[in-house]
This record gives sequence, C-alpha cells and structure tokens, in this order.
Amino acid sequence: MAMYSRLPGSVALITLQNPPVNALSAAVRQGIVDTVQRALKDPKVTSVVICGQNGKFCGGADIREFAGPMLGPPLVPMIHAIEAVDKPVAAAIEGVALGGGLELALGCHYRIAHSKALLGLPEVTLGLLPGAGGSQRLPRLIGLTAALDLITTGRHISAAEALKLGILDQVTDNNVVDQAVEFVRRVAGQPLDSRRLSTLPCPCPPDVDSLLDKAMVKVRQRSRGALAPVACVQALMAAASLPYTQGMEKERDLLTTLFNSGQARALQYAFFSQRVVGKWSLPSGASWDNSAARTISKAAVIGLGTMGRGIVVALALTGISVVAVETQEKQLAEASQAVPAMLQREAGRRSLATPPGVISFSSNLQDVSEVELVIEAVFEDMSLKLQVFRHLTSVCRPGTLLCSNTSGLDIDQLAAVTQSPGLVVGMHFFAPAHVMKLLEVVYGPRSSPEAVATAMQLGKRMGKVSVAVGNCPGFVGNRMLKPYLEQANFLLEEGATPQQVDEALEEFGFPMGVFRMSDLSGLDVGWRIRKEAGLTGPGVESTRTRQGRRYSPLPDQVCEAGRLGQKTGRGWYQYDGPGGRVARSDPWVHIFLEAYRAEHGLVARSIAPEEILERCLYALINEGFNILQDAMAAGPEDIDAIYVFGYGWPRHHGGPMFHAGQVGLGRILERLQHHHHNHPDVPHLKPSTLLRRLVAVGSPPVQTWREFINKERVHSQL
Ligand SMILES: CCC/C=C/C(=O)SCCNC(=O)CCNC(=O)[C@H](O)C(C)(C)COP(=O)([O-])OP(=O)([O-])OC[C@H]1O[C@@H](n2cnc3c(N)ncnc32)[C@H](O)[C@@H]1OP(=O)([O-])[O-]
Repeated sequence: MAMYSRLPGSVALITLQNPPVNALSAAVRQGIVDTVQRALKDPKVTSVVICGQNGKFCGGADIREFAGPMLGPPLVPMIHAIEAVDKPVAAAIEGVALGGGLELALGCHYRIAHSKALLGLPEVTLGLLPGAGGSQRLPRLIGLTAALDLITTGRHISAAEALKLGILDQVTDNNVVDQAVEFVRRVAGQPLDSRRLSTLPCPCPPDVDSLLDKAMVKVRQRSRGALAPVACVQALMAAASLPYTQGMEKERDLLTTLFNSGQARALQYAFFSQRVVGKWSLPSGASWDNSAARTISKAAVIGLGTMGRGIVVALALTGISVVAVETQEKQLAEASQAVPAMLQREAGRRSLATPPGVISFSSNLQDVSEVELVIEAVFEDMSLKLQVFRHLTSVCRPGTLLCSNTSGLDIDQLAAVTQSPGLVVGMHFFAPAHVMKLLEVVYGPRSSPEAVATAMQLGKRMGKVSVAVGNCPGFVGNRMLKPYLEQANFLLEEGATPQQVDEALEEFGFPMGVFRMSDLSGLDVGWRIRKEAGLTGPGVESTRTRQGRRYSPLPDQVCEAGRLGQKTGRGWYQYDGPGGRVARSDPWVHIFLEAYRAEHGLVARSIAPEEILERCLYALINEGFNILQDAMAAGPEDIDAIYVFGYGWPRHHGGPMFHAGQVGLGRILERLQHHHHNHPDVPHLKPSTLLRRLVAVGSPPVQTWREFINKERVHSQL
C-alpha cells in the first residue's frame, strides 16, 4: 500500500506501507501508481516526496512474490512514469534503499537520505540483476567504474559514500522527510531534464573495453559458475555501449534468463534460510519465541590458540569485556601481542573507530570468577576439556554459562562434570573465528532453553549466522564432512588424482576442493582424530577394511611421510615452502598413489568429474538426511545455512539439501543405491530412510520437509 497526503505548501507526500521493510509488493506498486497519478492530476501540487513508513524507505522488490505469478503493475513502467512526472519528485531515504527500493529512488529526480541510511543494489546476491532500470540508470549517474563495483558485489553502502559517489543530493542528521519537503519546495519550477537519468549518457573511462573484460574475469573467478554476476557485467556493457531503450531491452532479457534459472531460486532460498535458522526450536519445544536470553557483558575465553584468539576478538568487537586466559606462558605472551593487533585490523575492516571491548590477559583460571559466560577453546582433547570444565564449575559464580568450542566432542559429557549441566552448551566457531560467519550452537540433552537462547543471541550480536544443532559426533557440519572426505580418498584409490577431485568440486563452485582445503587446515587434525578412534596408529593392521567397513589409509600414510599440508610445505600438493599458499601438483604424490595401488592390487581407472561429484556430494547429502532423521538439525534450512556459511558450499546451489531437491530426490536415491551396490562396505552410501520416505511420497519441495519429518516422527515412521 502507499498512503497519499497533501502537506501545506503544495507538496504531495507518498508513504510506502508494507512492514517490516516496505518491500514493493503488488499492493505497494499499485499504491505508488495510483498516488503518483493523483499528485500529477492535482493542480495545487507542485512537487512530490516519496518516503517509507517506520523509518525504512524500501527493502526492494518483495522477494516472497518471486515464487508466484507476476501480479499488479510492473516496476519498470512504474519507475518510468515517476521519472517522466513534470513536477520534482524526491526520494526521502531513511533506513534502507535496497534493490528495487534504490531503483525507485533512481527514478526520482532527487534523493535525500538520513546519515544512517544504507543503500545498495544487492540483486546479484539473490541471483538477479538490478532489473528495474538500475543497471542502466546507476552507471549514467555515477559512471561505469563505480556502478560495476556496486552492482557486481551487491554491497550496501553508507549515506556518506553514496553522497560522495553522487547517488545522493543531500544527507541529513535531521528528519529526512522534512528535509526532502524543504528541498523540493526550493527546486520547484526548475527544469527537470538533467534530473532524468535515463536521458543522460553513461560516463565511461577511455579504456572501457579493458575495464569490462577485467570485471568479467574478476566475477568469474570470485564466484565460479554463478550466472548473476556475469549477467550484471553484461547489463553494464549494454549501458556503456547502447542507447537507454536498447540497454533496457538487454536488462529485461538478462533478467528473464536469471529469473528462470535454478540459481535465482537457490539464492532466494538461501536468503530466507538465513532468517529461518534464527527462529530456532528444539525437540523439547523450547524455541526462540518462548526462551529468554541473557545479555552478556563480561565473558572469558580459555585457551589462546588460533581459535581462542579469534573468539576473543569476535567478543570484544561487540563491546563485551573479555578475560583471555592461557596457562602456557609463551602462548600467553604471543597472544597478548597478537590479539590487540587482530582487533585493530578487524575494527578497521568494519570501519569502527575504536574497538569497543576491553580485553585483559591472564594465566590464572581463577580470574574468570566474575564473568557471566565462559568459552573454553583449549586443545581438542576430551580429558583436557573435562579437566577445564571441572575447574570452571568450582571457580565461576553460580549461574555462569559454560560453553565449549569443541568441533565435535560430546557436550553432555562435559556438562556431566559441572554443577549446573543445564548451563552448558557448545559454541562451535569456524576459523578464523572473528571473520567466519557460522556458529553452531550445540545443545545437549540437559542444556536449558536459556543457555541455548543466550548462545544464539550472543552469536547474532557477533554478526554470526547461529544455528542450533543437536549433540552428536561432529555435530552437523563435520558429521557431513566425514563421508565427503571418505569418498574423496576412495576416489584416489580408484584412479583419480587430488587435482581431478579438486577441479570437479571447484567447477561445481566450491572455492577450494577437498584436498586443497585439507592442506590448508592441516592433515594432522584428522589423523589425530582417527588415531583416537583406533582407526590408525601403532598396532593397527594396515588393511583397507577397518572396524568392519572400507577404510582408506592414504591420508594416514601422507601424514606419516611428514606431509601435513601447507604448514610443512607439502601435503596433497607441494608449496613454495612451509606456509606457502600456492598449490602445485607434486610428482611425489603421483608416484606414491601408483605404489599404493600396486601394493593393494588396485587397477586405476579413469573417473569422470560427474562421478566425483556424485560420490562426494551425494554421500554428504545422504548424511544430511540422516541428521534430519535423527533430529540433530531442525530442518533442511539449518543444514544448508551451515554449509553455505561455514563450509564454502556455493550459495548459488542453495545448500546441500536444497541442491538435492533441485537434482531430484529420486535421482539422488537411485545414484546412492547404485554406488552402494558397487561399494557395499561403505555404510555412508546406504540411502537414508528419510530420503526413501520422501521419494515414496513424491519428493515434496524442500520447504515442506520440516513439517513432513515432524509428522513422520509422530507416526513413528522414522
Ligand atoms: C524485479 C527485479 C528488480 C528488483 C529486485 C529486487 O529488489 S530484489 C530485493 C533486493 N533487496 C534486498 O536484497 C534486501 C533484502 N533484505 C535485507 O537485506 C534485510 O532484510 C534488510 C537490510 C532490509 C533489513 O534487515 P533486518 O536485519 O532489519 O531484518 P531481516 O533481514 O530479518 O528482515 C525482516 C523481515 O523482512 C523480510 N524481508 C526483508 N527484505 C525483504 C524483501 N525484499 N522482500 C520480502 N521480504 C523481505 C525478511 O524475510 C524478514 O522476514 P521474517 O523473517 O520476519 O518473516
């Protein structure tokens, strides 16, 4: 809806009304068309101001409407009609002007914003382009170079930056509607031709072709396989070379292609999943809307290795006072140098003048006695963690929340050694903890709703996407990673090279294939876990079947050869030296693989990229279904958010569970059955019961699985 009012002094005020962000739904578009007509027809009106209700100008097109048929007046002619009005029209921007919201403002003759407003054309992040004229008007206003940056990244910019770029005519700290009204009164009667952006030429640098070529290379590298960034560059090529009308035709054609692509659906799903996971619920019935969170102002972090340091910085950036504890003097000395520098850097990156939180360093665990929440981040060793939790429960005041940054150990076992097991949860950060967006909040059977709510809210304050997950080995993310890594190793045994496996996964869109990723994280991490699980180490027989299932000793043998990844300069690849970043194929690995296959009587075969993808991804997806079946994640959106924000799953594929739906559940089931038939000693390839049940009921859309699972559980089908 849009409300029309006549202000004293012949200004018409049009207020967009569609809470919470005044998205341009069919009703809002109809409202704008009607009210603009009314202002045009009213001879007493000499100028118009468009604003949004409740402190938000407009969050863009209504994304929820994209799934259905197009109803109501389309955006493009609506904005053209505003631009063509012969009375000055100003956008009064408060809160946000994003996507179609900014495109609407670009159709106005003037733009006035509050200093705290955010502006941007984030359509690319939803698999689209600014298809309401934005791809043609913005470059005409601010030049091709700046428009390329804004449109291909979709980043939100401050009012100050928008003013500098020339998007805004005025920025104010006062009431923006009042300022806009004053502004249009002042300019009423002045010629409007030069304010109609569609009539202007597009300012381009002399080397425009090279600029566009470079932009194309950059977007292809940044998000491999993603269609929208490429289409954005193509639309800007049109803006640079064609008259406006033809540019608009190109924009429309590109938008139609994107709209019909699975990628746009995947990215829009990813947008909503990110919001769905914030509305968490536990099998106990506790949920985000019935569980109170505590507000934390003082916290402690125990253990200042890589993870601990990142967590300290993440907490301090939210303004929380942090006691950072490390009992090893050398590590403490290093951390007390490194952490303030990290904090300064990150504060700078986030444009914060000064880091808000206060950090004190200590080697004494007694110093955590006054905090409200502790995050333990010591070495991933259960006996050490138990020791820390025993100590914490005796040192901390009653009611302190005790959290562990374990990446997969049993939270309940930790809770059991404390006086208040209800106040124990996992907070699984991802390295580097102050940068990575994902936080798994792990609830054990005894974790209280208050503890879960507090950890979830704290994650949100730190700018994380927090996902509540159940307590099982590896939780959600690492539990699914296991079958994925396992398949990658089996593929090497069967004839693939690390490069072939990585290239197939990178072609799919992962920023790094599994072997490059393992080299980066360090191969010894998994080696230690396998030793603890009794799968390898002294006294374990060197066979390819262990604990009753197929096992590949390949990664153990690579570690035994002293190749631990980037940190040793050698792993699945070779690097320029310890800490080197550029992975190069290593003849050693090829000779080693050949010798290994010969020793075990394996004949190498040529493996197609399709098989690599199926084996790795479908095994991972299958585990996702098992996790849903076991109620360790509340819904597919939770798993997908974890994979998109923590594991580099290409966002334009939505997430593993969404991708399964797009491929077709029947197809996934059939291929898993096929691979399990060929590898009956690999239990991870055995299709999950939930997957079978979903196929049996006709493969319903991913958005309905949560409800289906709950019903199946009630009827004991799972
Ligand atoms: C046609 C081609 C041309 C045009 C294309 C476009 O414009 S594409 C669009 C380009 N625009 C964008 O990409 C902007 C997308 N939006 C945002 O980035 C953020 O929502 C925000 C910065 C506007 C506000 O952040 P915040 O942290 O204050 O709040 P929050 O994020 O929690 O959202 C609150 C609620 O509003 C909902 N909702 C939000 N926007 C839309 C929408 N456009 N539509 C529908 N719904 C929307 C959101 O789902 C949530 O609903 P819930 O869960 O309560 O039922």
